[in-house]
Amino acid sequence: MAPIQYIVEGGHRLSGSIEPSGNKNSALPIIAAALLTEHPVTLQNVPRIRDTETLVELIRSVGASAEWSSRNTLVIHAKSIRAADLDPDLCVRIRASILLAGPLLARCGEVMLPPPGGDVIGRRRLDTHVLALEQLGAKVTATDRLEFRAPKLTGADVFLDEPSVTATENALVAAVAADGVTYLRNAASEPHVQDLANFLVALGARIEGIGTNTMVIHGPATLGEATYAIQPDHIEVGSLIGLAAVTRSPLRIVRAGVEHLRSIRMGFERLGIVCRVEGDDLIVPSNQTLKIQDDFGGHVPKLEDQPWPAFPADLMSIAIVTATQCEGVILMFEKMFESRMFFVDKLIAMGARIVLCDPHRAIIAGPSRLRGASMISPDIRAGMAMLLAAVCAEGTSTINNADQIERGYERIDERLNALGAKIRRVPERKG
Ligand SMILES: CC(=O)N[C@H]1[C@@H](OP(=O)(O)OP(=O)(O)OC[C@H]2O[C@@H](n3ccc(=O)[nH]c3=O)[C@H](O)[C@@H]2O)O[C@H](CO)[C@@H](O)[C@@H]1O
Ligand SMILES: C=C(OP(=O)(O)O)C(=O)O
Repeated sequence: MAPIQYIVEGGHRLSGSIEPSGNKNSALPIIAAALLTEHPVTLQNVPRIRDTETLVELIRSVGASAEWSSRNTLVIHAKSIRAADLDPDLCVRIRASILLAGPLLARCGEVMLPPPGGDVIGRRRLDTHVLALEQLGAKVTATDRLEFRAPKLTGADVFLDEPSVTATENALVAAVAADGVTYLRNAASEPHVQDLANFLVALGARIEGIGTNTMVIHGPATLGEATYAIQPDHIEVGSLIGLAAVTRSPLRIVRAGVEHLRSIRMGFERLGIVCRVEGDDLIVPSNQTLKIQDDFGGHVPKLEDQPWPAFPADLMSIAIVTATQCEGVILMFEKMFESRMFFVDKLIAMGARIVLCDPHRAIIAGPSRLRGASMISPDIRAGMAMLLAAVCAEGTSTINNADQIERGYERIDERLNALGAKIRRVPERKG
């Protein structure tokens, strides 16, 4: 497949309404979890992005049928599946291939998983997955692939060594099929973890504590069929808030899922960007102060990511670009990933005033005028952050490897062009 390039003419104001796609990080575990039931599952509001398409190929390869009945509706029927060897080339394309471990183990008693891929944003450990599935009764062998075997899964009192999102999801799915009660402690509680849990409940699972750090799962559940709509992507909403702010544009983000936006709105408020809620829509007015809020006593403020419900790691790159357009100084502290901040080099070349203190911390002094540049998108969120920078910069920018952006954001060029952006995708889209 030819690499994708975005050619962006910066400096245009945007306006209008935009609806976020369904949450990528919900859709992935939910598509994988659809393998748990022998009955058909209809998933609505599925983002039609590279990651979901790849996972669909993977579930087909183990015998499930998966058909798109409309652009964003996916019908999956895993009547009978086999723990076939998964294609390493597909697995390495996405981090979410690891999410097949829980469902395949539960359904087939074994799974051989080639190494997963995903964003190259630092070391991505799998230890928590192993820890959780072992405690539910799996024997794990690690060679050039991970092999999980469990003729029988048994409920257990599991304490995760860290609130890993995908490990929580794997453990949750396995616990639904396990015999007896499982306590999942120190669990991640991100909106996508909640979405998965609600989907499992719709299938017939009994789960208490959804949205908290301790879930209690009563297994084994008798699962049926379900129709389930994926919730809006809060990370996309955050990306759109940043986009509106850096282009000083009024935007209405419709059906934004406002109940999950508190920490995100708080983070942007620290940058002097205040949004308004109207029903389930989020309004980003154009008359923002874009003034970084000092801490009491005039001290330099800090924006840091943490597990949910705090400010999400996947919005740090967006927040960094946004801060370059705000007046004042702020420390950005990315606690989770070691390589996510390296893309700031490009922003510096565009004219941003940023000191990268170490792999986890950057100081941003704004505002600065950005100039168009040629860049390569290293991961989904840095790619989207570069797109924000390009849209607000003077002149033309080229973003190479925009494939990364399209792993996570559906038809983002078209949707932003509808708001007034000037993004040309090379090659042009077909259909
Ligand atoms: C498919 C999917 O859903 N991917 C998301 C998922 O990845 P994923 O599930 O792979 O990420 P994890 O939650 O396992 O952890 C991400 C990183 O953060 C570190 N860590 C985690 C918890 C903690 O309390 N302290 C800490 O330092 C881990 O060691 C790891 O290096 O969650 C990440 C963290 O929200 C997101 O960036 C990814 O978009
Ligand atoms: C890091 C991300 O994705 P993945 O875990 O799939 O690489 C992301 O969604 O920002």
